[in-house]
Amino acid sequence: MTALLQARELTRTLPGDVPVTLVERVSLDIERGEFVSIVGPSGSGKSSLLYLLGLLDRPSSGSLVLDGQDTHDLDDNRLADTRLAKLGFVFQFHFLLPEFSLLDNVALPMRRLGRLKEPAIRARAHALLERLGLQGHGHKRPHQISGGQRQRVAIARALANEPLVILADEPTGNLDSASSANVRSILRELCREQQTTVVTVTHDPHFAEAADRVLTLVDGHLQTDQSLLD
Ligand SMILES: Nc1ncnc2c1ncn2[C@@H]1O[C@H](COP(=O)(O)OP(=O)(O)OP(=O)(O)O)[C@@H](O)[C@H]1O
Repeated sequence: MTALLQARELTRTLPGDVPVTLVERVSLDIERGEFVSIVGPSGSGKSSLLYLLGLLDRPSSGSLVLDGQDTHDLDDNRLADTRLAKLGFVFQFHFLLPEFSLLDNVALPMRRLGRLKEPAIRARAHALLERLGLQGHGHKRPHQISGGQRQRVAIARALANEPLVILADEPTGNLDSASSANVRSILRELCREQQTTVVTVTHDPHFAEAADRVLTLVDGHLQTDQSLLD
């Protein structure tokens, strides 16, 4: 079976008088339903690799195939459509829209994708908030809930269009330890129960312990690719 994400010799170099190489010749396959944790020292290129895998940045060379589609062939609009339909993102900062209700924040990606009608969108947004333990909060604004709750809304939003992959960059970087454990177990469950692939970049050692696989980056190179499954 073909892997969901296939990276071959991915390299990202920032041009300039002194070019800076962020990621160098990284090759890896990520399968459906895998929970992958990318670790490594600060500045080793973890976020840069996640941005490439999440189609938020384009490689300088190398190839990336997502769900059988060579992403090199996609222009910027189709790349954005692919991100919206197939990928979900969770960042260290929640990036919820402050003037929107939690329900509307979760509904936004569905409205943009335009596959569902409004009643179905609202019903799904309600169901996602409930699933993330936020039933009864849909009418609130982001500033009216806690940081841990905001991050759960961000996860609900990331799930809105039933993504194949959730990419999370330091998703617990701003949270206390109890909220971190909660977010970690939610992502872990999603992966187990729904076969959603989860790729996280994290300094949190608990994430690596919970992962199926740990990728270690050093100076932009994939140093180790370790499966933690039996
Ligand atoms: N736009 C940029 N211009 C110049 N250098 C950059 C730029 N973006 C990233 N870098 C550098 O590239 C390297 C990789 O950055 P990246 O953020 O991917 O690392 P990281 O492993 O995620 O770091 P951290 O753990 O600190 O978040 C770092 O040395 C960083 O300073």
